[in-house]
Parts: sequence; structure tokens; C-alpha cells
Amino acid sequence: GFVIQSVMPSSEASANTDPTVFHKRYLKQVRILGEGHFGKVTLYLYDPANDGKGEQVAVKSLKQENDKISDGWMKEIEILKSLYHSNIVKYKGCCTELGGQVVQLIMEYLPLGSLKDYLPKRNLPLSHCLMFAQQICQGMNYLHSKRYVHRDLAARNVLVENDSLVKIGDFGLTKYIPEGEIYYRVREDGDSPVFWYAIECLKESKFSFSSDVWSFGVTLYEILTRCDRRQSPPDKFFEMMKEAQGQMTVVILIKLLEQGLRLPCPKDSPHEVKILMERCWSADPSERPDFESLIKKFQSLRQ
Ligand SMILES: C=Cc1cc(F)c(CN2CC[C@](CC#N)(n3cc(C(N)=O)c(NC(=O)OC)n3)[C@H](F)C2)cc1O
Repeated sequence: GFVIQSVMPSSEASANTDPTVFHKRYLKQVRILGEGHFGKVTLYLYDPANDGKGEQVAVKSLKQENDKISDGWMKEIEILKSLYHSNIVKYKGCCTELGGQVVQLIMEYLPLGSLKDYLPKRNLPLSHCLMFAQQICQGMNYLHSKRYVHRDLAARNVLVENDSLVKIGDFGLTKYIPEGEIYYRVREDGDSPVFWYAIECLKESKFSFSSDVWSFGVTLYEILTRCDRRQSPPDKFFEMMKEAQGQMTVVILIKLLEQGLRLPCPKDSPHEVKILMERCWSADPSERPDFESLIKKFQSLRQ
């Protein structure tokens, strides 16, 4: 009798069924969404049918390869791939080139952009802002539950899905904190977001779950000022520093933070919110709330 060989699907066939495999030839560039130190995020149309009705995706790629970055780069892809939460941007897949030497990260595209793009255009009431703040805490609480420190929480990295849903959208500086450890020490790179950094990050480059809470406090300040550029953290600190001395340096920023200087809570904010924000900026990291307790606080404030 005949022996029927089972026909193995070709790699092409299996790739087609794997929705996380994106082929370079079907990615059509639309426009650049953002530039970072090491790379950029670009809007593409993924259009395998070539009928212009494909799916819009956000693609993160590195400017140039070198092994230090590409090691961290593969870590960032693995981190996003492992996160499943309604307040965290969705991983969609990867696009590989040159036999896997170049990998691009494919994410869902949120056309409303970040809170920095969105809030100034809408005059949202305080209750709406507190709902967004609570959702950021929910995403961050989930991230911390997996022992990741974000290290770059800011309004520019929070995306708007719709009028009632925001998501943490970028994990470019996220690091894993091993069990039993508290801090992640880094060699600082060029453009660190110093006005979102806790004192211990500025002084000793010590990043922790508590330093993310400090950055959340600055993000809450941004939300309450509706991301008004004239009141942005850099501009506000420069304004407050002008009285103090001429040029601004990290050393002067540290001095002023150690003397208790903090961003001013917008005047129309409830006293409870002012207290919460200032606790996020406690000089002692152990006095800062965790995201679990911040979620509960916002729930009670929004009743
Ligand atoms: C290589 C490193 C690197 C490169 C970068 F460009 C940035 C900065 N970049 C982050 C991603 C960004 C903001 C967020 N969150 N964004 C994502 C979407 C989306 N998924 O839809 C989106 N949408 C949008 O703008 O719609 C109108 N913006 C925006 F691109 C800035 C950070 C980096 O670490």
C-alpha cells in the first residue's frame, strides 16, 4: 500500500497563521510619532492585501545597532510581550530583518496620542483627571507586581485610548528588580528626565518602586495642569530656580529638593489631592505610598 507522507506546512504557511509575525514588505510607513535617544516610534499601515485597508500599527525601532543596546532592546520587547493589562499598551508582534539581526517592536496604535497631546485640547473636569490618574496607578501597580520599575513615567508616555481609558505606552527605560533587591543602579545616559526623578535617583541613580511613585506625583501634577506647556515641570522648576540662582544644574535642583522645594499643586485642587501628591514626593522613599494604596485613595476621592 501507499505510505501517505504528512505534508509539513512551509515556514511561510506557519508564519501566515502566527499573528505576531509582521513581514517588512507589507509595512507601509505613514509618519514618525516620536523620537527617542536610541530610536524612534513610527506609524505604519500593515497592508498584506495591499488594498489600503490594512491595520495601523505603532512600530518602535532602534536608530543603529550595537550589542549593549540590542541586549537591552530584546529585554524591552520581552517585557512588553509579557504584560497583559487594560492600562498598558498592547504588544502586537515583531518584524525581523537581516536574518533576525534587526528587530522592530509592533504595538497597537492609539491615534489620540499621549496625555500631553490630548489634555490641552480638552477642558476635562477634575473628576475625569482623577479617573485617568487612577488608571495610571492600576497599570503601574500591575507593572510593579511583576517586579518591573518603569523609570520614565510621565504624561508624554501615557496614551489615550478614548475619553475614559488611558494606557502606559512606552517601556524604554523599564528594568527588572531581582527578588530581595530594592534598587536598580544605572550609569546615567544623556537626556535623563531629571524633573521627573526622585532625589535618590538624582543623587545616587538609585531607582526603585518608590522612585516610580515620585514620577507618578509629577505625572499627576501634569494632569492637574492639563499638560499646559507654560506650567510644565521643566519650566516650573526653572521659574522657581530663577529666584534662587542663575543657571540650572542637577546639583542646584538636588539642593532645592533637599530644602523641601516642590512643584506647586494647582490651586483649584482638593486638599486631599495636594496631600497625596506631596506624599509621593517624600524625601524618604519609604514614606511614599505604593500604587495599591494610591488606587484606593483615588477610588475614595472619586466617590
Ligand atoms: C527607541 C526609544 C524610544 C523612541 C521614542 F520615539 C520614544 C518616544 N515615543 C514613545 C511612544 C509614543 C508616546 C507614548 N507612549 N507613542 C506611542 C503611540 C502609540 N502606540 O500609538 C503614540 N501614538 C501617537 O502619538 O498617536 C498620535 N505615541 C510616542 F511615539 C513617543 C521613546 C523611546 O523610548
